Amino acid sequence: MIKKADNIFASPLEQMVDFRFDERVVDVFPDMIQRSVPGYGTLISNIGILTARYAQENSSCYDLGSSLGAVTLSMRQRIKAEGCQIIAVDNSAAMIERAKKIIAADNNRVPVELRCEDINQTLIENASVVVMNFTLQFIAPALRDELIRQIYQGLKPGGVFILSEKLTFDSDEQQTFFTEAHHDFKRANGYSDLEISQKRSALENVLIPETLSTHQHRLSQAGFSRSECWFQCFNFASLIAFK
Ligand SMILES: C[S@@+](CC[C@H](N)C(=O)[O-])C[C@H]1O[C@@H](n2cnc3c(N)ncnc32)[C@H](O)[C@@H]1O
Ligand SMILES: O=C(O)C(=O)C[C@]1(C(=O)O)C=C[C@@H](O)C=C1
Repeated sequence: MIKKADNIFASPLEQMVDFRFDERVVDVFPDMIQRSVPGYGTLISNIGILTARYAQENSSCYDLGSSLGAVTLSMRQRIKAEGCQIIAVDNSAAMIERAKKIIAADNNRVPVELRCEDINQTLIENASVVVMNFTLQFIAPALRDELIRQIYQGLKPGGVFILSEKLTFDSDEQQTFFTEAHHDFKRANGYSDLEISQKRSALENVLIPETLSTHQHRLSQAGFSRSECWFQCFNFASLIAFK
């Protein structure tokens, strides 16, 4: 598949509208996420490696906020346990339509079910691995505790939850350092200052990041016995929580 370049925020926009995962974003998404999230490729491949370790026989692996299915494909490639299925969920019809074609073109024995639904409505059951790769940050903060509780309830003993998020920081010093480093990363990947600032405004009311300790506290309140931050690059991190 040809990777189209993201230039959505390249020209001055007369009116700033909230960021949405619509057709235009779908068209450029692989390029956008690769150039915007430091370590994205490393995260995707290592989520597959972690899944291989924790996927249990005859269980389900969930990819919540699956976009074009990058996590799903990585899990699918690595799962060795017999009788596993992957359930990928996204509430953007445009994402799901495109993901269907991508998954269909991938030859693999592990069945994948793609669902267009709000992950707040998804029944998590018989799960050994649940992944949210940069999706909780788009869920209304008031709904986050309940969603994480539902994930915990739906996991089998020995199951894991992998949570990747953009982070915010308590001290101004840290916040400035990580934000500037992230913007340098974007500039190095060819984004202009205008693109960086317009995308930042478009995400302002939509992507609400939290601190690492807020995430860890929520995981422990939901019942997870332990969580580890297994990856961080600048203000992007990934946690694994154990049931
Ligand atoms: C940053 S993208 C996720 C990237 C993807 N996990 C990956 O690794 O390539 C966030 C995704 O979450 C989806 N999303 C946001 N809110 C959602 C909700 N309430 N229910 C289902 N999907 C949601 C968006 O449509 C979008 O595709
Ligand atoms: O571009 C940014 O600043 C981001 O925060 C990156 C981010 C994300 O973390 O989800 C935001 C929206 C796009 O879907 C891809 C990546």
